Amino acid sequence: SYPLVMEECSMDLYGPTLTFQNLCYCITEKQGFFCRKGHKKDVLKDVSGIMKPGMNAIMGPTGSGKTSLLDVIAGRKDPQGLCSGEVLVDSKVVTSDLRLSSAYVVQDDILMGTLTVRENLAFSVNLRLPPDQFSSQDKVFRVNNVLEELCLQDCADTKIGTEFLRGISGGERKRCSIGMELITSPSLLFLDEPTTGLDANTANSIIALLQRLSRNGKTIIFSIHQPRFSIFRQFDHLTLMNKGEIIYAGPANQAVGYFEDLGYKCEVFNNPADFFLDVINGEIDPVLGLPDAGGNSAHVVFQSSVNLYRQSHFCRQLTEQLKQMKQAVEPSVTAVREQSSYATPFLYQLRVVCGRTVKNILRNPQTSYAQLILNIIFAVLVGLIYFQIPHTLPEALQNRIGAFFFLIINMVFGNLSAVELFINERALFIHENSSGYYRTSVYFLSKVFADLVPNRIVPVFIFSSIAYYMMGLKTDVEAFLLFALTMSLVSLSAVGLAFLVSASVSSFAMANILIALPFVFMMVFGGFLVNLNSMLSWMSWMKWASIFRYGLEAVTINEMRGQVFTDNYTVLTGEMYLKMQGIDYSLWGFWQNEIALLGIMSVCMLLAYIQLLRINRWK
Ligand SMILES: Nc1ncnc2c1ncn2[C@@H]1O[C@H](COP(=O)(O)OP(=O)(O)OP(=O)(O)O)[C@@H](O)[C@H]1O
Repeated sequence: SYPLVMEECSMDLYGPTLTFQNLCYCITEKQGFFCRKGHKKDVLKDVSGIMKPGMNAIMGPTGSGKTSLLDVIAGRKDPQGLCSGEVLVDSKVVTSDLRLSSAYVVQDDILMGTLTVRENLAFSVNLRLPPDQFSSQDKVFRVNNVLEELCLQDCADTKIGTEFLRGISGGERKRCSIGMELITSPSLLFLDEPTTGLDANTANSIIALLQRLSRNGKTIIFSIHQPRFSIFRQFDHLTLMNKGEIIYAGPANQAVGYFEDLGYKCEVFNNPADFFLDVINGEIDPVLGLPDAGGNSAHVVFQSSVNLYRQSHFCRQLTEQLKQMKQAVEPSVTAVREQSSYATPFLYQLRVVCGRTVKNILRNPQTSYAQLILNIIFAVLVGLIYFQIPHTLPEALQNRIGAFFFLIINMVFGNLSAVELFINERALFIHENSSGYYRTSVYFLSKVFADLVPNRIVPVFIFSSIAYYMMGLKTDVEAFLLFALTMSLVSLSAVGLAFLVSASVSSFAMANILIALPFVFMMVFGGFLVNLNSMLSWMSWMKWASIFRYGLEAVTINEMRGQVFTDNYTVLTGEMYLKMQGIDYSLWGFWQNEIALLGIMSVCMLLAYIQLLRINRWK
């Protein structure tokens, strides 16, 4: 039978020890769209363990709860689902400081595709090490060190790659993802299925790398799916899970012996990892017969394995160790969830994140080019249709108002592309924000500034210049500047609304539906398609939220004031026309429209920021 002393090769290494006791985690599965209550599903059932410095693997069939266990102990899973149990690191309740000194490598590599491997690593090191303690040289040294350690020198200056741009290979991506976390030298590293989707050799080299790191005193905890033997033999500690319960937790090299003592025979050439799964799935019959099982159907085997593990000396010893450790817990430390703190100050983060966003736009300039070209084509088109509008009635009025309506439609609908802003990089933002790279406000400001200047303000100004002079509107510079300002504010308010939608949903389809609806309503209540005074009173309030109405009124006042239009018999001043339309053409009458547009933009931006803060970061 197995030895009584649970000596693991990593016992004498110095590094953090993670313990978890009686973890029960359940999720509520909602049934149907309107159903508020759903049935509860136990994902983890009374799970306890100790993870020491070294290689700690969590294995089990799919759906057994490996990732859930990893997420709960790494503090990534929604704490609302935690029914009982606690996680301690070195007998202390996990706080934000501990969270900063640990790192989590997610399963699907989340990296900025337009940046090179080196730039991605530099981004991580710049944001996650305090600038007052680490000089630029230190950071460059760390990046080079990680590149060397992960054998990434050959592709260090190659871009990661996007769906349109072929970049580095899958194995290199995975190593880069690990490098993003290793760069801060965390003593506690969590990895979710680090070998999934990789070829055998790459998988082997990644596990060998992790093992090398673990020998330097790091506690490496990872979930893994059926590793081959050369990988399995590098594990120090193994946790085998099935249906949310532990069926073995102990030294990896004693696991085969444990199951053989229960009567299961592992063939000479069989891979232990395959053997465990066969045992769990009830595909191997026990040679001796299970001590307390009446048959070997999968359910009976599962129940028996759980019970047998609970009765084993591994479990008893674990309970004993946990009891001793619990007595050492500092009584003053209470389990409060702290706000995550950041390694770098706000302005420093803003500089680094803005730098990356600008680099990303410069390397992926299609959207900016398309926006600019679209605006130029549209300006020339409007200019040709309404070329040099005369001052004779009735064309003078009809063409001017028609042109303004056309321009404002273009300003509003031409900015639909802004809905992609927060949807595109949602996964990247969630990962980086919850890993403590930067504050939500920093990300929001960097995205907004980097989008507004090249994609909105510059194209609108070019658009206004071309259209204004081709249409032959008022010739003085002040009128042109006020026209350009109004166009920019109309555009920015529409962009604000698009940002709000973008921050609120995670799919383009949903965003398109949500953005089209208010735009169409605003157009109807713009004052051009329907006389607002004749509208049903209970609907008329909508005109106060119409970007079209404010924009249309502002450009009309700006153009009509001081103009004289004539036909053979009549003379009509711009002011008379404005009065007939019920438009207040005083100075305040003009500026109140600009202020309203500014207000719509600010409120939408603020709500977009609040929506970003509300995004669920839990797994
Ligand atoms: N947030 C959640 N919402 C719904 N179900 C969940 C959630 N988290 C976990 N589960 C359920 O808990 C069970 C365990 O999931 P988990 O992802 O931990 O399994 P796993 O062992 O990692 O599986 P795999 O190897 O396939 O990734 C699954 O049945 C899963 O559907």
